[in-house]
Amino acid sequence: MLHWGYDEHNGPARWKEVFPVANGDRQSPIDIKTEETKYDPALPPISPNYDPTSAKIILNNGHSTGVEFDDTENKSVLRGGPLTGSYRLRQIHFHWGASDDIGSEHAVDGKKYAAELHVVHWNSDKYSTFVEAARQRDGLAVMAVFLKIGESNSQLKKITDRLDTIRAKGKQALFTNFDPSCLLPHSLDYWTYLGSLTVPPLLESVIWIILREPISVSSEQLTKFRSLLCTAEGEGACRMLRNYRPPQPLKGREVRRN
Ligand SMILES: C[C@@H](CNC(=O)c1ccc(S(N)(=O)=O)cc1)Cn1ccc2ccccc21
Ligand SMILES: [Zn+2]
Repeated sequence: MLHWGYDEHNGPARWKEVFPVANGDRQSPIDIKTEETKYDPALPPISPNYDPTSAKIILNNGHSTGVEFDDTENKSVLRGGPLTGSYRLRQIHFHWGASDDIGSEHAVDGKKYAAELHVVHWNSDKYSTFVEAARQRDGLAVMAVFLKIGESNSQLKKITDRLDTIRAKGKQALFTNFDPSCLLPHSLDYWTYLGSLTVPPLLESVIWIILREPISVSSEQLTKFRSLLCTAEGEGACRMLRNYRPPQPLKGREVRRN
């Protein structure tokens, strides 16, 4: 396999050939069977505190698109929920599918949403860099938000309106004065479980916090994601039609809810 992706020849079914942890005991995403989740009264609310001046750039990395934040100091952090201490905001990105009926990575009772937002943080209390934290069992915290087909999302528009300026892989543009809290639903109720990155190197270092209430996205906005290219300028254009990994075995893990 030349380089991992989401096509037949380099997609999720073949990642294990290069990243054997793909068959590990705490892989993500998962299908959340709501009847089997365990209510935990000791789980406090999650508490995101983001400074809009942390936002730096919007980019296309060839596998997804998202916004990168300045994580050189504790300006934007996530606390509470299942987390011990504060986790520093690093980046947000999206996963979607070739059609509106699929696209999310996590599923709820077998149901997939049209897309999924990931808000990525790292444990800056215990570790000094993201890359160091990414190798630790409690190193990362990713908050996931489901995107449901419906009304156009005016907050998401700040991102989808910029996608035509970063169509090719490797393109980026200035993107500041943005607080990702504007993409969160009204309710911060969540499920939480221990898992992994959903893309190679599939490191098993993520505390997942999945918000139960989806936000809306319009079909037109999703079409803009699918018009991104997974190839650089000058290379044969290949469109980023899908970038989701299917649900992985739970292997005895518990999914708690607040
Ligand atoms: C983490 C990788 C970079 N990947 C990510 O930052 C990342 C973040 C979130 C998700 S998701 N979809 O689960 O929210 C996926 C990927 C760097 N890197 C590459 C090799 C490598 C080795 C050790 C440490 C870091 C390393
Ligand atoms: Zn992701």
